[in-house]
Amino acid sequence: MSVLIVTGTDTGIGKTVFAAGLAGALGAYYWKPIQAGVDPEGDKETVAALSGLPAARILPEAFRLTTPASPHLAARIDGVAIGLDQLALPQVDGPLVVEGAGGVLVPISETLLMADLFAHWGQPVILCARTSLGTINHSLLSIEALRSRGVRVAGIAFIGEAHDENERIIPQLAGAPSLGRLPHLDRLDPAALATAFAAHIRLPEYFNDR
Ligand SMILES: Nc1ncnc2c1ncn2[C@@H]1O[C@H](COP(=O)(O)OP(=O)(O)OP(=O)(O)O)[C@@H](O)[C@H]1O
Ligand SMILES: C[C@H](N)[C@H](N)CCCCCC(=O)O
Ligand SMILES: [Mg+2]
Repeated sequence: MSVLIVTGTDTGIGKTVFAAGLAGALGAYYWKPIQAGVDPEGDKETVAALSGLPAARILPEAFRLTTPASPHLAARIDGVAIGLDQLALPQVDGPLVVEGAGGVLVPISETLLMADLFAHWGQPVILCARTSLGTINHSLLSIEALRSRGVRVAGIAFIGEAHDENERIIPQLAGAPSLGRLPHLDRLDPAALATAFAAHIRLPEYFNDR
């Protein structure tokens, strides 16, 4: 089974939209292990609506927490304890796209961060990064934090308006490939996302073979 983890430099950066495009393009399964905040919907409902994938490809969360907050806090509010034991990767008969919650150093408990979970799984990560001012620092910090835990950065996916210099310097300094840039889409539906994803995102060959 092949797994790609989608993370980001921050919450609200566009991970879910990118993951929907990626899972749709690969015909993959999608899993959001820890959902914090479900009003008006969780990320798996968004992916179900945007990816064009059949419902069976959208897996249930391991934790579906009510509060839109850091997972460690949302879990405490709901009276549950998040641990690695409950976060085994689902076994599926195809590629699996996994979306993190927030950025890479977001806590899921008093002692575990999202990046620790990625390291535990031992699977490659795609970092979603905005293109606008401030992204160089956030992107390089995120990549450093991932690598310091032994997590492989398979690529950087930019999201937003074109910024040639940021899109050049971040992959160069990080020594990680750019997968391209998903522009802001005025209309978000499965056809528009699939078209934009195919036009703007370059998936390395090995992604398709995975
Ligand atoms: N390429 C895009 N075009 C248009 N809107 C977008 C795009 N990417 C993200 N958005 C919008 O930006 C908002 C945040 O995006 P998204 O939910 O994908 O972020 P996220 O990184 O998954 O956040 P979270 O940390 O909550 O999982 C959403 O309203 C989404 O529809
Ligand atoms: C609520 C939000 N949409 C995500 N589900 C969780 C984001 C956690 C961010 C924590 C932080 O970095 O301060
Ligand atoms: Mg999301």
